[in-house]
Amino acid sequence: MDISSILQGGYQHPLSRSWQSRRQLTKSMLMYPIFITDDPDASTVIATLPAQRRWGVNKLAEFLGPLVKKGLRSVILFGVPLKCQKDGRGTPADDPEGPVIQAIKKIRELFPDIYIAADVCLCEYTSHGHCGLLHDDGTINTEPSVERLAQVAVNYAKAGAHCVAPSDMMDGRVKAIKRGLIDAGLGNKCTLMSYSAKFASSLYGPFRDAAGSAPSFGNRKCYQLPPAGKGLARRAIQRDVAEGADIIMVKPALPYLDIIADAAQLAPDHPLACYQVSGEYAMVCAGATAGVYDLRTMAFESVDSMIRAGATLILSYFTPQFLDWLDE
Ligand SMILES: NCc1[nH]cc(CCC(=O)O)c1CC(=O)O
Ligand SMILES: [Zn+2]
Ligand SMILES: [Zn+2]
Repeated sequence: MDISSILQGGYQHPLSRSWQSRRQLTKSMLMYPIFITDDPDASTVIATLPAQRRWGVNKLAEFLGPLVKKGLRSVILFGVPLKCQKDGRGTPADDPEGPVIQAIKKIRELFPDIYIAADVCLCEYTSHGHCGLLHDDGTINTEPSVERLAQVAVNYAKAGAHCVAPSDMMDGRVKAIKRGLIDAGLGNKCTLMSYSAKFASSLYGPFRDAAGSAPSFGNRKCYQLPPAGKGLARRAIQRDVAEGADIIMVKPALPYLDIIADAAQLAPDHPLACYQVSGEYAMVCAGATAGVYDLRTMAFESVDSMIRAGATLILSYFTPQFLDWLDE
């Protein structure tokens, strides 16, 4: 055998195998998406999202306490209002008594070291279930949408969110939110993480169940990106960098690894997040249940691919399990 043929000498041992990865998953790279509802005592199973629940603010201590002990560093909050009156402009989104603002305050008080991101969108709070405000003909009315989203983001930041993360996909919202934060004196206190390349994916189904945020008519194809739209995704990433995003996100993750790699090249000086979304999580779980693979091995394989593509921050429903697995 020729000298130049031999690779296997370099990865015979588990430790030498680990040296073959440029970067590995660590606990601080994980951000855990959690659902907060407006029944303060809720702990409700979500049928399509294995092992995840909708939590009420009174349950946050018992839910998050054990995870914080295991090394949880950050969460991203999604509000699920079940009791309130939804309307055309998503008024409940920043209700001071609503689930998101209450949860921000509660988590800051209970766990002062936890980094709190708040998802910013209107679909969970609008009567029509779309992510922005609409014209009479049902199309997106961009200007007032962006204004309203900025207002919501600023109110989350005022309540104590360390990060606001717009997932609505309205044009111009990053700039408007950044301006709003600066004008509120919070420009240097709150991170803006933009869902920059968010695709109109089939993989959001369990989330929409969990959050009750499916649109009541139509779909989101006029604001979320077309799955084959690589060029649009690249433009969206560059646009959001120019508009002042502090963190760029790609969503979903596993079917969009090329976009993660593009983002790493287009925004090399920004943290790069990817969201292993509800449908990806459910798929990985379902495959394991069907005996296709071992859950833990597949979960690591999926996030290793995201890290290899360039992600530095991973939003994942597997976070509680990774906290255990990383200790083993
Ligand atoms: N703006 C809503 C929103 N924010 C995060 C997700 C998806 C997250 C997931 O599937 O885990 C969605 C779904 C959607 O756009 O319909
Ligand atoms: Zn939305
Ligand atoms: Zn959202």
